[in-house]
Amino acid sequence: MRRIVVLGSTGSIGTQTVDVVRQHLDELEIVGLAVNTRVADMLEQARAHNVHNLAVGDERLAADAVAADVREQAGSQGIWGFGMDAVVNLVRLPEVDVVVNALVGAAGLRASYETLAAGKVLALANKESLVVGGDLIMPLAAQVDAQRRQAGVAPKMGPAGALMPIDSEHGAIYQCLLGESEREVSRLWVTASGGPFRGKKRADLEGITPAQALKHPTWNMGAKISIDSSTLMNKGLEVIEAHHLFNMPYDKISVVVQPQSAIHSMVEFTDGSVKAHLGTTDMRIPIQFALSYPARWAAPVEPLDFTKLGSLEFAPADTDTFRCLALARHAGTVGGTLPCVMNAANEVAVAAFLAEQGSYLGIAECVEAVMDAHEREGVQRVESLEQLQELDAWARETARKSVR
Ligand SMILES: NC(=O)C1=CN([C@@H]2O[C@H](COP(=O)(O)OP(=O)(O)OC[C@H]3O[C@@H](n4cnc5c(N)ncnc54)[C@H](OP(=O)(O)O)[C@@H]3O)[C@@H](O)[C@H]2O)C=CC1
Ligand SMILES: CC(=O)[C@@H](O)[C@H](O)COP(=O)(O)O
Ligand SMILES: [Mn+2]
Repeated sequence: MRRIVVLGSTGSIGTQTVDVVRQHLDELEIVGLAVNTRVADMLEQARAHNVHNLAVGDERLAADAVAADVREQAGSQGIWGFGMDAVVNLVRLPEVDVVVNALVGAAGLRASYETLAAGKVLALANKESLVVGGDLIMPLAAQVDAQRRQAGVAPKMGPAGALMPIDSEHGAIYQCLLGESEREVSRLWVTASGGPFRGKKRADLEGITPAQALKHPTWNMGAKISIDSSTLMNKGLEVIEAHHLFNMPYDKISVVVQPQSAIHSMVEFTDGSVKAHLGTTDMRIPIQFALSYPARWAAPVEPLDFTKLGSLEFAPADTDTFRCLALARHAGTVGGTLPCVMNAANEVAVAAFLAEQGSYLGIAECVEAVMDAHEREGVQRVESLEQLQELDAWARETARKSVR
């Protein structure tokens, strides 16, 4: 039985995680839930799964009537609270084995860090944790891997499993690498759907509305990642995520557009062989693998039917039109604190666009302006969470001015 905490349990990844648990109650037990504002939905999950450890990110709700309901559900067995400290307290509970981090944005970094610092397994959907703080997270993951090996809880073969990627591309690469030698890997191929505006040019993207940008062609996801997919920033974040997770230099990480999203990513080896991971476009498959590793459990959704798939297409990414991918690759290559600043600016510009206070093309412009300003002031080596939090705040303030 693996006892898990689900951070962001009401979101797209969170609800699918809860569904995976529902299908595998003999293997998984939820022992903690955290959300930002959708407290009623979280309480429904808590009652259904008998969960007593609860956290609500939005501190303002502590003064709301829902606080009494949270306290009542926690009862005398559980802990409960409001704000990020309360979220982080869940990951430190002694009974927790695995933390599913399905928070959105850089707000998820501290929880990822504290999960590994507490020696727990991190099942990571929150890619921003690695984009912003990969330099801090990966050494911690290596420590937990070593602890797991020493304690005899790591699988006999393959990675020790302290940090399990949920992001579909990285889950795919993780599986392609199983049983392989690191030095025989020559390239990672990260696949991209191309988003709703694949094939469009810059002039076609003037006046794009949030409703248009939210219409992802192949995946059903939360608002922020859907906008990132449409600008190809999501792919840029994923290139940086792959660099950290698989210790791969940027010149050996390529992006290829695969509009059907049937191939979740590929690994090329020194002998010219390529392994691809395919599957239904449903996140419950990678979520489940992150929780079942090294075992495989019964499929949580219908497997891919190749007789209905039709053709598989491939194309290069258009980084002239979709500047965010080029900006992210630049941020990753420069490294240090530049990805943190890029990510914060992107979060502000995407939120402004979704609130109809900023334009679609303004997203890349804002990100570039804030990155330029940081490069002029001097990119720093990543040293601490506090340093990243300070720079994140600076980048958000600079981005807000740029959006205005
Ligand atoms: N959706 C997908 O298919 C994929 C998502 N990812 C990544 O997974 C992460 C989650 O994405 P997604 O599920 O789409 O996002 P959603 O917006 O759907 O869900 C976000 C969840 O996080 C909660 N949350 C947000 N901020 C806080 C906070 N400060 N404290 C506590 N809870 C908080 C939200 O609570 P509330 O409901 O109360 O607002 C919600 O439960 C992102 O990093 C994304 O890039 C990666 C691959 C695929
Ligand atoms: C499901 C998943 O992992 C998303 O990150 C997905 O990759 C988004 O699609 P894009 O390929 O359009 O970015
Ligand atoms: Mn992805």
